[in-house]
Amino acid sequence: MIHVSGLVFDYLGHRALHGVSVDIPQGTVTALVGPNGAGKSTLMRCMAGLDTPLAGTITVGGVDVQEHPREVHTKLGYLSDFFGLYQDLTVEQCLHYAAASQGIAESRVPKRVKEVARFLNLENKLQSLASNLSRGQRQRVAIGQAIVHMPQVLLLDEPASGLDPEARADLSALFRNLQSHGMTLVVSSHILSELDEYCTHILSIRDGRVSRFASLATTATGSEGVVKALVQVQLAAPAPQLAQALAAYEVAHLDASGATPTTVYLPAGDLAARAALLAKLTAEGVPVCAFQEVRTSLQMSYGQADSHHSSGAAP
Ligand SMILES: Nc1ncnc2c1ncn2[C@@H]1O[C@H](COP(=O)(O)OP(=O)(O)OP(=O)(O)O)[C@@H](O)[C@H]1O
Repeated sequence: MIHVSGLVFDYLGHRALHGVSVDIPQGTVTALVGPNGAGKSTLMRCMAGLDTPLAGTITVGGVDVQEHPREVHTKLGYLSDFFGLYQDLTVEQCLHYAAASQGIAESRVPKRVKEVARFLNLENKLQSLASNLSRGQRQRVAIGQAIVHMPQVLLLDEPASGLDPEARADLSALFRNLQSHGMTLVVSSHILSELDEYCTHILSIRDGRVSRFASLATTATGSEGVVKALVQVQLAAPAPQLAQALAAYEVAHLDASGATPTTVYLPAGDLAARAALLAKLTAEGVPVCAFQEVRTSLQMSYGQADSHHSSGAAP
């Protein structure tokens, strides 16, 4: 969905990105991580078409960001690490303004503003001035502005900074919800445990270079090009009916005795498919005692990126 190739970006006298290349698949949530000054914000700004690289290309949904920035902006939402809201506007006016500036027809704007406010749980704040909102509410309005035109891609630079644990949890739930609607998200943060809750991929940047891009789920790409995640099913007791219950599924490992977990491939990020599988197993009387996606923790994956980095730096 986002294709970056050989991206080089220079600030005056300083090279921030040294030939970054990465392919971010549709429907994924990528944690963009790396130390301060690694180049994360610069990469996001280039993806959003706000900064012009010295060399390389970026396409979003097949459209070249530099050649057709306006077309890309219809497909993309971006939340900067230092976003601003117009303090004298109400939440409704902020969302209305964003919708209008994204070219949504005036007649459709009020409906869309209501939908976004409902989605972000801001309905009872529509008449509040932006200046009177809490940090978490302001963050939600800013995200609302970024998604008002229903983009396919959402880039969020440090969206959770300054939020309390409850607001962070709300934000995690929101990101999972956006992903379940098919959106592709790239989220930068320094808090790995928080990204771990909802990210499917890690993109680690160090000194302006990609040190790791990997899926956190144990995935495979099927013949139709669909990225699949591996789901582990643990039985509490033997289940002779298991093979029959899974007849319509792509099974990686089947053990009806329950001695080892059975593993099944499902479309990555498709929570409905996961729920349907669990419902099917339960309906067939399969005694499921644990059911989860097989994944590597972000911390572990980031550690691997670090060890690659140190081994790469060794003489
Ligand atoms: N406007 C600028 N002018 C000159 N250099 C800049 C500018 N903005 C960033 N840089 C430099 O480019 C490099 C990458 O910065 P960038 O903001 O992309 O890093 P980052 O990974 O987002 O960092 P952080 O985690 O601290 O937000 C850094 O070395 C930074 O000092």
